[in-house]
Formats: sequence, C-alpha cells, structure tokens
Amino acid sequence: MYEAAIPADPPSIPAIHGPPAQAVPALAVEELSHSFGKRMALDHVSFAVPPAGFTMLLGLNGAGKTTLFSLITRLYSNRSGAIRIFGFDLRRQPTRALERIGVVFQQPTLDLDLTVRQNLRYHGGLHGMAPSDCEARAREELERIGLADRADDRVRALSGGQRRRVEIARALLHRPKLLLLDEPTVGLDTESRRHILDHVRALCRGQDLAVLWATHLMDEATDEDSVVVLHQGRLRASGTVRAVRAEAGAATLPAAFAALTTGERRP
Ligand SMILES: Nc1ncnc2c1ncn2[C@@H]1O[C@H](COP(=O)(O)OP(=O)(O)OP(=O)(O)O)[C@@H](O)[C@H]1O
Repeated sequence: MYEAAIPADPPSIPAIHGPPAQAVPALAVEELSHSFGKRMALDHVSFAVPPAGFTMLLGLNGAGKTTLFSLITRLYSNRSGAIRIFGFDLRRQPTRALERIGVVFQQPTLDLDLTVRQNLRYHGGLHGMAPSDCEARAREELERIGLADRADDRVRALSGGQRRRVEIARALLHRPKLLLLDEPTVGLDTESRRHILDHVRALCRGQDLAVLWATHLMDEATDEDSVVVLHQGRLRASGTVRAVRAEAGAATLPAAFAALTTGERRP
C-alpha cells in the first residue's frame, strides 16, 4: 500500500535543458550504519555501484561485507542511512528494489535433495514467474553454464564448482539487473574459481548487468574493475582501481589494499 503512493519510476528523469542526467547507479549506499549490540559492523558507509560493470567489494574478515549484503537483501532492515537499487529506496519501495537484484550468498543455499531443475523452479515460484517462463529461463541459464544435461540430477551429485554455477543461474532466473555475490569462490579449487569468475565477467559484459562481487582475494580484481574497500566497518576507498591505487599512493591494488587496511580505524 505504501508503494502505491510512490512514483513508479526512479527519480532519474533527464532535464530537456541543462546538464546531461547522470545514469542512476545500480546500487547507492548512503550513510549506512549497522550495529550488533555495541559492535559497529558498518559505520556511515556510502558508495555507488555503476549501472553496468564489475565492482569488487574488498575487505578482510570482519570488514562488514556480509552485514552489508544482509542489509541490501533485507535480511536485516537498515535503521539508519539509505539503500537505493536503480533509484528505488529499499525501505519505501522494497518490491521494486528487490525484484531488480539476484543474490548468491556466502553459504550455499541449494536444496541438495532436489534436482537442479526443481531448485530453479522453486526460486521462480518465489518470484512469481509463470511456470512456462520459468522453464524457458532455466533451460537458457543452464545452457549458459554448461549444465543443461544435469538438469534432472540431484544437486548432491554435483561438484562444488557446479553447485556454485547453479546458484548463479538461479540468481539470474528472474532477470535481475544487479547481481550480488558474497565470496562466491570460497572453498573452490583454482580452476573452478577461475571458471566462475570468467563466467560472471562474461555475463557482465554480455548482459548489461551490474555485479557486486565481495571477496578478500586480491587476485580476483583487474584494472578494469571498480572497487570498494571496506575495513572494520568503514569505507576506506571506492572508485576505479586506478583511482584507488592513486589515493593510496601504491603501484598495485594489493599494495593499495594493504596500505588502506593497515592499523586501527581512522578517526
Ligand atoms: N550476527 C552477528 N552477531 C554479532 N556480531 C556479528 C554478527 N554478524 C557479524 N557480526 C560482526 O560484525 C562484524 C562484520 O562481520 P561480517 O560478517 O559482516 O564481515 P565480513 O566482511 O563478511 O567477514 P568474512 O569475510 O569473515 O565473512 C564482525 O566484527 C562480526 O563479528
């Protein structure tokens, strides 16, 4: 009911005269804070993810990456600050905001005793997709990840890397425009890691998709990426890899990251 009072379109109408309108970010996080008791997991964090392209969310253990994902997916509700997805405020327009995102959580969430197809159908049902559309999309995404021939196998029979790929296919089933992945390569061998990363980068290029990929593995970032660096709940840097390197006065991203995440909280 609350949503009916809100304009259907995000606030990005370009002016006919005047400066060109900025593209609405896929994700805008504004002054976001979150505490667990006295522990501040996120402290006035602000950054934006461009509407298409690959953004790495970099942070050591405990930086606040999972807490941030939990707030963006509404597992927790934010009491301070704002989260906008393609201009839709998550608190005021949750349906419009959430339908635009797909999520791969840190912990695997497939039902191991259901088949691949049944897992995808279940997700499509939750998103209100018509069964025929859901079937067609499942076929499309399974073909894209090279697992169409495993659609009727139980997930339990798949390798760790294959399960991750199914989770990515599932996250994309309802055609989101922003894909969030929380440490999606943890626990995978080098080849599976590379395969998953290459797959998501290709999606990003070919599907006009914005990706936010949380990791603490520096070697997963490239010079073309945008990065957001979190440390102990605070934003330490955000922007292109080049800008972040320049800000830290470092020659490489790992060196910049080390410089930005050393020591205690900045005042
Ligand atoms: N449910 C919770 N209850 C209490 N404290 C929590 C809870 N979840 C996270 N924290 C704390 O919040 C801080 C941020 O944790 P978070 O899991 O968001 O970090 P992270 O960057 O995802 O780390 P990791 O890479 O280890 O998953 C940590 O100090 C953590 O101990």
